[in-house]
Amino acid sequence: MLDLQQLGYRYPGSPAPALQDISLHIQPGECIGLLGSNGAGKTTLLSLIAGLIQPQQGSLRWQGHNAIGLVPQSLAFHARLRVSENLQLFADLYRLRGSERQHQLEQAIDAAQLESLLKRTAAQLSGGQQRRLNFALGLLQPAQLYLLDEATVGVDSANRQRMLQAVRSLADNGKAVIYTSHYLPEIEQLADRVLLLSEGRLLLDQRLQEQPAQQFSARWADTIPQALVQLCHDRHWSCSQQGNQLKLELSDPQQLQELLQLLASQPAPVQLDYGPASLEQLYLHSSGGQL
Ligand SMILES: Nc1ncnc2c1ncn2[C@@H]1O[C@H](COP(=O)(O)OP(=O)(O)OP(=O)(O)O)[C@@H](O)[C@H]1O
Repeated sequence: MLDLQQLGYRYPGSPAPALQDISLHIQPGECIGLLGSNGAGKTTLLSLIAGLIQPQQGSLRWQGHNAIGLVPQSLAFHARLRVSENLQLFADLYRLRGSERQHQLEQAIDAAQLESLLKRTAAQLSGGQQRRLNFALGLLQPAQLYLLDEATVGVDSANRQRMLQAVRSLADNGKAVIYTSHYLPEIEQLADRVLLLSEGRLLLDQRLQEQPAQQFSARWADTIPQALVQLCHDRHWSCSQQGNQLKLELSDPQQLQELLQLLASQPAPVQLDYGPASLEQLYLHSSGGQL
């Protein structure tokens, strides 16, 4: 759908590039979480994709139609107009007509839960309600790719869940989504692929289902059974011990089988966890501890 090849961008007068050497391919139906600390280049990347700024290096190629729905980080609506008037204005802007117009309006109002706010002017809305209006206006546009820049900042958790559901269903209906947030659980819930930017470079591009490592962790009431420590040592598995807790990264199902076999003959742990490494662990590991 969209190919970025060695994209680079430096703001005029800025000493360092905001983005360099960014290559990626975006496919229909992908929900991509875009992570990075403040100033990492997330908004710049979305602006390049949206065509708001032009790349100075590299190329950006669309296959097919390049219709984009944008939910910008800075609120973009008319403060003096009512919520309903803003929605109608943007529907005009996107040239929506007839049943498509009706459908898009209903969906956007529902996704942002705006029914009870339609008559208020945008200026009269709270911060979180304004964020929801901003979200609805971006979703209103029929598009192949949606770019959402910190779309849920300041929104309460019930409304945020509704918004995340709406974003997820865009991807489930074959639209591509790029979603930035500093809130990792949100990305973990939503995204099937994660990009991590650091100082303008793409540090990580990972599908979440393909995370290779599984995290095994067990804690005992008194001490870690020596036989277990010995097994890790003999097999050269890298494990870490903290007090009565043992943590291991497993890359092979066979390892888990061996571990469990041994565990069955040892004192039972008081706590046992096994599962994919969390996004937070992955993020901390890739970014060298920067959140
Ligand atoms: N209009 C501008 N003029 C000059 N430099 C800019 C401009 N906008 C952004 N930058 C710089 O480009 C770099 C990337 O900024 P960008 O806004 O893309 O980061 P971000 O990852 O979106 O950050 P945040 O999480 O704070 O929103 C930063 O160093 C920033 O200072």
